[in-house]
Amino acid sequence: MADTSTPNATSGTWALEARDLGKRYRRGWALRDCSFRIPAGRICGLVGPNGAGKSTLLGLATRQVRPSTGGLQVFGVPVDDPGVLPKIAFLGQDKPLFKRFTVAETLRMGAELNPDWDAAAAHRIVRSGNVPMDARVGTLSGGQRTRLAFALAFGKRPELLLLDEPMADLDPLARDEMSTLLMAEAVERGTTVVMSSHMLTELEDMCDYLLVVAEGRIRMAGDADALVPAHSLVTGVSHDGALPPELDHHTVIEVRFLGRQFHAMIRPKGPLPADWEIAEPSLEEVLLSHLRSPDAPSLYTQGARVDAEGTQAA
Ligand SMILES: Nc1ncnc2c1ncn2[C@@H]1O[C@H](COP(=O)(O)OP(=O)(O)OP(=O)(O)O)[C@@H](O)[C@H]1O
Repeated sequence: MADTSTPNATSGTWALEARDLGKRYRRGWALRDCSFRIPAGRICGLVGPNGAGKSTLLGLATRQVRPSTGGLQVFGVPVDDPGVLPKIAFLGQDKPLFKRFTVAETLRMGAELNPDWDAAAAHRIVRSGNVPMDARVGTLSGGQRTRLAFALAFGKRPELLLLDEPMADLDPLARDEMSTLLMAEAVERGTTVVMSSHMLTELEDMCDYLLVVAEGRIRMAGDADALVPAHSLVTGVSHDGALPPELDHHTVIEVRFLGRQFHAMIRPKGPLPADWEIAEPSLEEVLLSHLRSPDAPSLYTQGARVDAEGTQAA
């Protein structure tokens, strides 16, 4: 299992650390009792069904949303400290760009607003997509606008880049291009990325850390390399349509019946019966079964947990 108990050596701290974080709207809790850590330098996938609380969490990390309970630290500093803002960049689904500006004017604006502006990186991102510098933003395609928004975000040289389904409007080719670009830029600079997405294969390809949210609570947090092997897919014979009592010894995430057989996603707590078929699931299979079972017990890898009680460690 990868060691997630110590943060990235270069930064010496956690990129994000939430303690009892909660947000309550008039209709109820959007996010509740969230305690977790994301180490610096990782690419973290934020996963959950519609309405799970992902955008709320990103809103709290970008100070667009004020917490009702608890708090959040960014690189060891409370999120409302003025020193935090220059360290983070946010990119959501709607890219707030000035339509009348040209691409060149947009990049110039980025340079003027950000003291540490990396003009070379911003221009590289735009040029690699053949986006014309003299084109007005309003005339760009969705993919070109997304590329320009990425250039603005990376040009800021953030230590933490927060992305809320930023590639949702892109065709598969453009998605692939943007995710390659994102990974290359993030790896080169050691940028921590937290990215919400509904595209599980994309998350599997890009992310080495995961935060799974359902019904406003953290369901899984930690190193993908540790979370996935904590699960097994087991198949066995069900007698009279009942679950075998041996399943009670393990944490069952999801069970499905097919004819006389049962298929279960479990977290084994000990040896499994010899007559069960056992397979290691993919990340996508683990995520899908958690998305279908929002009440499954939560699971944290060692370093991802912050004073969380009543949870299991991978
Ligand atoms: N400004 C708001 N006022 C009231 N309720 C809100 C507000 N923003 C979000 N909510 C509610 O909080 C809950 C979580 O919403 P949120 O947008 O964080 O979910 P999400 O996981 O990002 O969903 P999706 O995948 O659909 O984007 C939902 O029930 C939503 O209706």
